[in-house]
Parts: sequence; structure tokens; C-alpha cells
Amino acid sequence: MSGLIEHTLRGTWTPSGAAAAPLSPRALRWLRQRIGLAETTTPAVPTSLLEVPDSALPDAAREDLVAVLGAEHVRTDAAARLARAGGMSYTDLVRRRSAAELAVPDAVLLPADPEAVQAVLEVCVRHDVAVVPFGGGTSVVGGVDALRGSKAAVVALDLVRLDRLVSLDPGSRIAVLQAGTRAVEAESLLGAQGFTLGHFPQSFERATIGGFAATRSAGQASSGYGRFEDMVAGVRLATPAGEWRLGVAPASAAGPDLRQLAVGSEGALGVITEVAVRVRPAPEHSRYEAFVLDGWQSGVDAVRVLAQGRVLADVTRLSDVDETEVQFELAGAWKVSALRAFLRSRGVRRPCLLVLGWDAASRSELAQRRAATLRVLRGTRAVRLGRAVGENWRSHRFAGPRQRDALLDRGVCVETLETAAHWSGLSELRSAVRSALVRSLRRDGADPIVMCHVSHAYETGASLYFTVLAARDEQDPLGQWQRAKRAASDAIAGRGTITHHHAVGADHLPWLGAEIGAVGEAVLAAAKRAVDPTGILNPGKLVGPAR
Ligand SMILES: Cc1cc2nc3c(=O)[nH]c(=O)nc-3n(C[C@H](O)[C@H](O)[C@H](O)COP(=O)(O)OP(=O)(O)OC[C@H]3O[C@@H](n4cnc5c(N)ncnc54)[C@H](O)[C@@H]3O)c2cc1C
Repeated sequence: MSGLIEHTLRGTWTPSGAAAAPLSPRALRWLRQRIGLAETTTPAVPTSLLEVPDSALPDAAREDLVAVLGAEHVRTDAAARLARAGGMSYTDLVRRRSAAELAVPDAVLLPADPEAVQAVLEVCVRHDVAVVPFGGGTSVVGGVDALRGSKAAVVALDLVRLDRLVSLDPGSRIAVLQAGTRAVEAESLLGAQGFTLGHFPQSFERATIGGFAATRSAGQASSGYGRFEDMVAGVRLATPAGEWRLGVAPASAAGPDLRQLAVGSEGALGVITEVAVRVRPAPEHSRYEAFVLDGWQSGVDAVRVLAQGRVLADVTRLSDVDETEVQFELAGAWKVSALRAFLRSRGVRRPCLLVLGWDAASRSELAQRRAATLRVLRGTRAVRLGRAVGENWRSHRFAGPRQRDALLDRGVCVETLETAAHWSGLSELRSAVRSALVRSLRRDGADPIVMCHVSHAYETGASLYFTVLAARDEQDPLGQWQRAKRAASDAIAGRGTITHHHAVGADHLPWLGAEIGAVGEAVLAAAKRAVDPTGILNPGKLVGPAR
């Protein structure tokens, strides 16, 4: 299990940066040849070169905030503000690497409990100061960008001190966690009492419980444990209109489920201070295995059959041909040519890796569930690769963000985006996004690598997660990705959702209307007016207008 990384570290995922997951010379050679990468290194610029404007927080607002929180918890120094300036997307990292302009908050507020959060909102309403709730700061959609909208000042409301397990009801299997509790801490607090949340996104080492709820996050084991919104039994929210508590029973017919307004509210409708989550007994046994399907469509058909047969493994992850190739090549340690020869001997020409992982309370439960999955898989011509490859995936499941640092250092434009669609439109959506990305990132005759996987499957459809590797345009690195992202988002609109689990933030806002319609946008705006009449909460995110 990974350790805790200081959430104020921005610019790289771990303090050691690229050294945490260096690229092997073989992998580097292969990449250079595939995407036309120059032989340069592009290290990050020192933090001292980043520009931090003077704080625009009015003195009167500062005094009132200090009266509520104490002077040490109202930070206006450059280091504290810089540490909450933006999230962890590729463009966030490139901005820091190239000393481009950052949206820096005017102050950082550090309340210790829900009452202090409520009191802070009251002060901010009085002084008309914008508030950006800040959890782990791992947003990849501009969700924590310090946008001020029409306000003269903006503060980052950092929930790091709300880090307690408030209660655990083992009979009902409900734990109440404060919103700033990081996933790693939550797992360890729950684990000490024999429970798990089972939520393991790739940002596990840094993201928080409140952030998961605010963004409708999905973890790698979502097929077994559900998406984060499936885990939320109740929410406590501070809003400018007063405190709001939701979720008194496991199910209710008392009108629409208003918990779902809080879940996915992205800091625009309130600050989540506590989340009641459904927990499960910590598994005693687990097993990861890998299989290979021949070609994307056979892989997708196999995952669909598993989902509709309701025998999905807890982790079910299908990589397309390109992602499988990259995993084989970058893994270095695997004997790639021997593996390819073996697969050819089994008639597999276009390998697509399928990783399956099961968690269970007992050996017999594990055996039963695995047997049920494999029985259905048998009809799909999947070739079994065995446990070593599956366990290798598991041991590297949080390596992606570390490897991204190494790729950034080598001049690679590396970013991800995600969507979802019903089974009937999934392959068309994948082709459309793929073509848009390849077209917009083609440079000097070299195509980018565009990889895709399915990691969240449902009876009615699945998510698609794209990873792009291209030679970075050093003259205009931000524009290069922004154009590609726009092309991909245009290709998604009308075919799938603009986001399956990364949320809307600022970046997806221009495409939200196409998905929820003008009436949907009006409903969101009306909800915002009800809880946040002066519009101080997270301007420019989720509820229009876009920045
Ligand atoms: C390398 C990497 C991998 C990732 N992998 C995944 C993945 O596998 N699955 C996935 O779902 N996501 C993933 N993400 C996206 C991100 O981690 C999730 O959106 C996560 O839920 C954000 O949690 P956080 O605590 O970091 O929130 P932040 O980034 O701090 O905030 C996200 C949004 O929620 C709001 N917010 C935060 N806390 C609160 C609160 N208490 N009350 C109200 N609003 C709040 C913020 O204002 C912002 O709009 C990944 C991101 C990175 C950088």
C-alpha cells in the first residue's frame, strides 16, 4: 500500500519526481522512435521563478477570518498560496515547468471542523470573497483553479485539518469520515477496525474523501465496490444558506434523492465537511490474473458478457492494442518477444490485455467468484496469461502519476481523458476520439500514441480512458494540448458523456450544456442560487458561465 504524500507538493507527484519511476534506456529508445522525440531533457523550473501576485484579500476580510480561525490558519504567504494554485493535470504541471501564469489564491484558509467551515463561509459572504474548496488538489479539470469570477478576491479553503474518523457503525456498515481525510488515511483508519472502503483511484495517495464525493469519483475496483456515489450514505454540507445534512435512511421515496445534488457538486453548491460512507469487511484474500483477447472488439465483447452476466471481477480492466503494446514495452522486465511468440502460437495477433482482480473474505468465496467469472469468460476465447502479469499490474497500480513525471522530464506531452457510453455506441466513440486526438497531435509526420482502456463496466455500457503520448511542442505546450482536448471533447459531445469520473470543473464546462440541455443547466443554476445566492462558491466550475 502506498504512503501519504504531502498535498502541498505541486508540480510533481512525489518529492523525488522523475526519479520515482525512471524510464529504462530501452523504453526511452522505443518512445523516441515511436513518437519522434528529440534527445533533450526538460526539467521543471525552480519554484522561485513562479510569479505570485500580491494578495488582494481586503484587510477587513482578513481580520474577520483571523477572528474565526486564528492568525496561523489564515495564510497569505507566497509559499502557502502557490501550494494551492491549481490541480494536477498535464497543463497544471506544464504551467509550473515553464513558469507560465498561475491562478494563485489570495489566501489559504485552514479550518479545523465543520463549524469553522460554516463560519468561514459567513465571513466570505459578508466580504464577497470567492471560495475554492481544496481537498487533495488532484483535480485534472481545473476544479481547484483559483478563479475569482466577479469577485475581487479568492481564497482556497483547504480541508486538510478535517481528517478524523467521526464514527463507525459496524452493524450498519457505515463510517462517517471528515471531508479532508485522505484516502490512504481513511483506509488505514478503517483497516484498524477490520473494514475497507474499497475506493482505489489512481490518485489514491493524495485525494480526499470530500474530493471523491464532490467529483463522483470512480476507483480501480469500481466493478466490485461501486463508484464513490454508490458508497455515500449521507453528506454534511456547509453552504452560505446554512448547514445541510442529507441521508437518514438506506433508501427513501421522499422526493428526489438530494444527496445526489451534493455528490458531484464540485464545491459550487457547498463545502462537504463530513461524508457517511458504506464500508465493507476488509478482504482476507485477493487474486489478480491476466488474460489476452485478440483485438479490441473481442475484448469489449468479453467485458460486456461478464457485466451482463453479473460476474465482473472487482477489478476489470481491458487495454486496447496500443495500450497493451506500451505496457509490454515500458515494463521492460517482461520477456516481450517470448510473450508475443506465445500469443502468436495461440492465434492472438492483436493482443488486448485483460486484468481481473477479486477480493474476498474467504478462500472459498474467492474460488466461487473467480469460477463464476471464468465460466463466462471461457466462451470468449480469452487466453490466460496467469497470475504474474496480473499481480505485476496490481503492484504498479499507482505508478502512473510517477511515470508521468519521468515522461514530462523527457519532453513528452502525456495526458489522459475519459468518457463513457452505452455498449452499442462504445466502439464508435472510441474511434471518433482516437481519430480526433491523432489528427490534432500529429507533428512533423509523427503520430502520437493514443491508448485506451475500459476500467469501469456496467450492464448497459462502459467507460473509456485515453492516454496520449506525443512529442511536446516546446514553443506552445499548453496550446498543443488544449487544441487536442478541444478536438476530443467535440468528438465526445453527442456520443458519450463529457466525463465519466474526472468531473466538470472549469475545463469541461463548455460541453456540459450539450449533455444536460438548457433545462438541466437552469436547474443547476437555480440550485446554486438557493444555496449560494451571492455566488461565492467555486466560480467558473460546474455552473456557468465558463471562464
Ligand atoms: C494522476 C491522477 C490520477 C487520477 N485518477 C483518478 C481515478 O482513478 N479516478 C477518479 O475518479 N479520479 C482520478 N483523478 C482525479 C481526481 O483525483 C479526483 O477527481 C478526486 O476525486 C479529487 O479529489 P481531491 O481530494 O484531490 O479533490 P480536489 O482536487 O481538491 O478537488 C476536486 C473538486 O472538488 C472540490 N472539492 C474538494 N473537496 C471538497 C469538499 N470537501 N467540499 C466541496 N467541494 C470539494 C474542489 O473545489 C474541486 O472542484 C486522478 C487525478 C490525477 C492527478
